[in-house]
Amino acid sequence: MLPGEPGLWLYASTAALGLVFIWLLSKATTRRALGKGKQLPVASGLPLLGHSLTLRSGDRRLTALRAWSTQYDGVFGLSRGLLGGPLLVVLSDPAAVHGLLALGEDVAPKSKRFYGSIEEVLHPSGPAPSCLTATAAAAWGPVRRSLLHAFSAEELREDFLVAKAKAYRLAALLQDLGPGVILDADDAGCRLALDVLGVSKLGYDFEAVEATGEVLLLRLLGEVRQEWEARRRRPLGPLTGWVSDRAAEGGLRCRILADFVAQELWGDIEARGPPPPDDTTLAAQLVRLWSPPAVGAASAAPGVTHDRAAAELASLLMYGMEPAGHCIAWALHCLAHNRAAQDKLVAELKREGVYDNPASLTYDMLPRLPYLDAVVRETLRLYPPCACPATVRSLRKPVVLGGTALPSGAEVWVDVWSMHRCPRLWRDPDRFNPERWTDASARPSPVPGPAGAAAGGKGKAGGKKGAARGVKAAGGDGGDGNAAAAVDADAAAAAAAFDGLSTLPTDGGSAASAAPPAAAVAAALASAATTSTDAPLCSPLAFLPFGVGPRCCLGQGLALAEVKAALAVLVGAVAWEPSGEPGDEPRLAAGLFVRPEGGVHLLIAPRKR
Ligand code: HEM
Repeated sequence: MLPGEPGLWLYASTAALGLVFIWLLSKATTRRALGKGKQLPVASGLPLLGHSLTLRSGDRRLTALRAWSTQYDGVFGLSRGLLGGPLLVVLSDPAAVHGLLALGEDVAPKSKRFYGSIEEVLHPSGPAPSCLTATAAAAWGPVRRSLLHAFSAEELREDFLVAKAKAYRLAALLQDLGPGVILDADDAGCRLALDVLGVSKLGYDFEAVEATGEVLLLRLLGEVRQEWEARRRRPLGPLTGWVSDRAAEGGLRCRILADFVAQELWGDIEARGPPPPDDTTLAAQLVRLWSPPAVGAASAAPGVTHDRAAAELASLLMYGMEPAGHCIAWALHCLAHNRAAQDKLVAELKREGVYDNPASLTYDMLPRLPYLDAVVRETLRLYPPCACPATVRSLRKPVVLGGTALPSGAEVWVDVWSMHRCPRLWRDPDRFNPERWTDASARPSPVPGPAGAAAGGKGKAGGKKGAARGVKAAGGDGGDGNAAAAVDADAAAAAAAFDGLSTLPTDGGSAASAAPPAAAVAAALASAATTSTDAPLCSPLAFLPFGVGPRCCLGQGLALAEVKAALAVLVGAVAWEPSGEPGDEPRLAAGLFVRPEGGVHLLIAPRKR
């Protein structure tokens, strides 16, 4: 150093001052962006491990989240410890949840981390997003708009008949078994849901209801779901696959399912050739997306390839089967343990002539069966199959939700389980009480929900594998605005046809259905009582089994149609009672879906007529 030159200490202190200045500036900017929200409470966890141990285990996670949710009024943070990744924010406050799901993709897209992990098990050969897992609108928008046609009111009318026919088949098998038989209602529900999805949407009868032994595809889907759950429990993720036999075995199952879907199922769909113009089933819409030149339809959605079609099929199988199957099982469980509710449902079926003349039951009759509707809602409230984590978003910007400032970079879980069982929102929240949905005086007026189901054709492929039935054109929507507008215009008609469900978020998948504004939700809820002693009997705005907003469940119309058809037929045909077996009070398993571990074992007895 030359004499007269500033010392090293001067450089160092200038640099340090600069750093302090930048830090203060960034804090000030963040605070401004966070607005006036109060500080996010973060539950205290273990040193280094945070809350990772509690979050790993299924039913313990639901219980813990519910306790924190009560403690922090439905908005709080959790740490996943050193190995865990970004700050985790959990929301069960309805206004905060509606606010989150109404945010655009530039602020709160689906979490790559969470949905990517689903993609890894469904499509192990490499990244291939699906409508469920894609995080950017360019990847899911055109596909969703096209698949919407498979859930039009006309399609649902036929799906209902398929579900009814399959439920009859099951009921006949049960009646043949005679009195005193103990049935695993979860296994039966999943078989039914797989067959309905196969026949009505893919033109492929898996014949799971009729099968006497194990159904390989059901087992495989269960194993792949288990593999996803196991990977979330393994702290070192995929690395474990190299050292653990069990992990390698799980990976193999994922590849077997992916191969079955890509070669057998998709191969069969493709081999049918171009779908007739009036075929709007899921299978036909996927063919149009994947190979438009062959069928002379609209141009392909960008990036849709053979892999993409297979990934799409795999996620539809996974999300289209299990939640609906478990819902049927939980409903039968609740009815078996609430004889008065079961009798009331039978009385409603008798009043409408369905009990004595089951053939008269149609989709258009559903609004005349309000108690059946109430039973389904109450089941979905108590046992939402997609509970938590199921709807997961990443924050790209700081936001204020439910009055609390949430930082950019956080991963946000919507905790539907805690919301559906919150004692401030539901009187006696743990009790199965379908009357809460029929007692009009107990219901606050709902904020208008998103528009209803999709536009489109009729009919579907049906019967045995590959036997396509006549259907009407939807013209594969290659993502152009006109097709999307057509869908929205027809949505209102479809919603009207589903009148009995008008306060459910009935969006069968309108391309960009708006969530009710968070402020309206907050105001509506504030007008209801908010203490556990005078909690409202029912809070429709806090009922979100299918999510809300542009990424809400695409198949909710089908799910409701099939669950209702199944319950009307199965409860009309046989009486359901507790079996007194261990599976009578099923243990909750909460992984990708909330399901009854080990099944739901119920005693059945033919009804005397
Ligand atoms: C009782 C049955 C069902 C329940 C409770 C349910 C629930 C849900 C929920 C909560 C979501 C949102 C997940 C998220 O935010 O990422 C979702 C998404 C989805 N569901 Fe369902 N679902 C059911 C049945 C079905 C059926 C039968 C199908 C199709 C045949 C289906 C297809 C889908 C698809 C494709 C998505 C992704 C939509 C998107 O992100 O754009 N679901 N479901």
